[in-house]
Amino acid sequence: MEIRKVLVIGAGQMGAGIAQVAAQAGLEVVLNDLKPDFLERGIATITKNLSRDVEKGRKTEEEKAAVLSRIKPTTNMGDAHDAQLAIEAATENMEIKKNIFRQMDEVLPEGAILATNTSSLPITEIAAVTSRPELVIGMHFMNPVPVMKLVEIIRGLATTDEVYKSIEDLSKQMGKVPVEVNDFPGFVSNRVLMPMINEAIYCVFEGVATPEAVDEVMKLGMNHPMGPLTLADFIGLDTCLAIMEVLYEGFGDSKYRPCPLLRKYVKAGWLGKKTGRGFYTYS
Ligand SMILES: CC(=O)CC(=O)SCCNC(=O)CCNC(=O)[C@H](O)C(C)(C)COP(=O)(O)OP(=O)(O)OC[C@H]1O[C@@H](n2cnc3c(N)ncnc32)[C@H](O)[C@@H]1OP(=O)(O)O
Ligand SMILES: NC(=O)C1=CN([C@@H]2O[C@H](COP(=O)(O)OP(=O)(O)OC[C@H]3O[C@@H](n4cnc5c(N)ncnc54)[C@H](OP(=O)(O)O)[C@@H]3O)[C@@H](O)[C@H]2O)C=CC1
Repeated sequence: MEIRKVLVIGAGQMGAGIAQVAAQAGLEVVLNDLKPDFLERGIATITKNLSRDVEKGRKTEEEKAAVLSRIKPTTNMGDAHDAQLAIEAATENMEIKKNIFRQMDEVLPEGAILATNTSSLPITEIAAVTSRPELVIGMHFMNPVPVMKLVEIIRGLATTDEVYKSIEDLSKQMGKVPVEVNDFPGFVSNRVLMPMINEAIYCVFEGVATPEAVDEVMKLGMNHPMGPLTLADFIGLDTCLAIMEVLYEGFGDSKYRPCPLLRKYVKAGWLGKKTGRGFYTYS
């Protein structure tokens, strides 16, 4: 099946990025969020990224306008009634995702693929709330989406080979490198990354070092492009905590217990860059 029109749910940092790369790949995009101001924020981010591409000579003004014209922001999911694919990128919470998948299952036509950009939640459990689990798949982009090459693709128990192949081909069409992994908590990316970030938070919590010192060690000592606490702020501390909870519950192993300082920051509303404060402050 040729994918020409895609519904993207959630216009946050991931949804906006996914909408941008899908439109750049020539797809018609319906971008859905709960409130018009979230949609406006998402479109503003995409416009800023495209303007940077024009300034750097990577795109013309006409190409920028063409990409933007392919993205339709809407609070009405029904606008995607004729889409061949949906990619859900809402908050990392199982109940929210299940509700969205129930709705998408009603709105999208028979045969349409339902993908989730979840960082850690079981694809099989999400698929089970739909009438088409064989058409449900994990399509996990990395942040920032326009820059990062990887898409981790995760099959649910019932996902067909044909659906896998469609998503693999589409990832390549979007300029990404797909890697297949199995459906286990956190997949590969966050099973490896998030315990490192959690451990970095423990270093601050236990007074081993300041956030700045922890980040310098990992940047200068291990050649990481960002220190783990800067990266945690960039991902969003709510998302980091949600992923640690999934690992902790999913494996039942105490090595995945979320650091109390991470919980405290999330309770305080210090969610990182997106709220202006996390381990660092942002203007
Ligand atoms: C949680 C999950 O489930 C999975 C995840 O996504 S985990 C997070 C994975 N991501 C990472 O680990 C990112 C680690 N950080 C990096 O790779 C780099 O710091 C970075 C690419 C974000 C920025 O790179 P940098 O060299 O430090 O800064 P900078 O020179 O400003 O940016 C490099 C390029 O990326 C672009 N860029 C940076 N941030 C961007 C953003 N948020 N959106 C779009 N483009 C961005 C810049 O425009 C720049 O491109 P050009 O110079 O070609 O125009
Ligand atoms: N941050 C990251 O680095 C990465 C995140 N992910 C995953 O991507 C997903 C989104 O994360 P991210 O973009 O960072 O999160 P954000 O908080 O930036 O964005 C989530 C967006 O989804 C909206 N939303 C929540 N519920 C619904 C709903 N029912 N219908 C439509 N929109 C809804 C939110 O609105 P509101 O603000 O009202 O809640 C918000 O605008 C998560 O599953 C996350 O785990 C994957 C890879 C990397």
